[in-house]
Amino acid sequence: MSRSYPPVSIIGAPTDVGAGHRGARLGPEALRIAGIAEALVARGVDVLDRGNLDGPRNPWQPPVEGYRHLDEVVQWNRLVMEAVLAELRDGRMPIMLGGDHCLGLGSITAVARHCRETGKELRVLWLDAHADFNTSQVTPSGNVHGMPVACLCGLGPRELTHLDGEGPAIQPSVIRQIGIRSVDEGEKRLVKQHGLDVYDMRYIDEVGMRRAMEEALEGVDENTHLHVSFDVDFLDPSIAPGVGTTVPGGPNYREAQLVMEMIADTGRMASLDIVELNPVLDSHNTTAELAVDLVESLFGKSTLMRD
Ligand SMILES: NC(=[NH2+])NCCC[C@H](N)C(=O)O
Ligand SMILES: [Mn+2]
Repeated sequence: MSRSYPPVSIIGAPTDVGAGHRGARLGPEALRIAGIAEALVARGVDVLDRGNLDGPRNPWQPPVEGYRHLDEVVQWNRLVMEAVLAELRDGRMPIMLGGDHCLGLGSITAVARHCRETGKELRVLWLDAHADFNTSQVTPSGNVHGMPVACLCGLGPRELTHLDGEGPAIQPSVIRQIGIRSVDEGEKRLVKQHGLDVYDMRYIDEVGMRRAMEEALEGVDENTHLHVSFDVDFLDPSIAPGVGTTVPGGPNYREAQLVMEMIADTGRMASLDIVELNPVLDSHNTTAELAVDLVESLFGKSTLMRD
């Protein structure tokens, strides 16, 4: 089955200011070297690589009042927000290559705004080992890559919760988190309080990935803008070692491929972030290559014979 896709713009955001390890700043290049653009072109997608955004360097400082590098995080997210919004307004599908997951804030703030402007219903699929719902009060690390979901929902410093000057980008009800298996103590309380829809690994073990994904995608229709936030640490570390915060017990290759195929089947993916790839911790770029392979599935490469 072949489907036509909107033109894609690749945006590199080479930073690790939100992470606890340095190296995610190299993610965009590693994904390019793994052939992300060529893979999309081979699937019939029209691709423009916009190059990399140019933000502040990583000062590598300890947390201040519960946040590491807050100013730099704000600056990078502004750049990402503007770049992503420009592509969406131009009728293109942005693929943001991180960079650490703090950048999901800028990207999804732009996507949410675009949905408000165009009357689309937003659904965010957050593929991750972590809930990324920490605040400065409960974070064990001060790393802002553990906070973007909370900030998007209005919990956090004003510079981040009002990144576009308008107020919190989304309600928790637009998010579905898949693959979750590491949530900090205080973070767990917040996740429950705010009613996030979490498909954790225990649930996936019990009902299977297929049913979990059917539930996560329920209600997606012609008017839905589906945003995929793909944190590479979603994957089991045995197949994806090149990330800063590995957690064992994640989806295997086939489960991950099924996730991507089921997203592709909806035909509604309209923006994508690939974050947390850390080439310094990878082995011969295999994690980047795996990520590219899964992106092919997101763009309709199917293992289904019966179509
Ligand atoms: N996007 C990520 N890799 N997040 C990891 C967060 C780890 C931990 N929960 C923290 O807040 O420090
Ligand atoms: Mn994450």
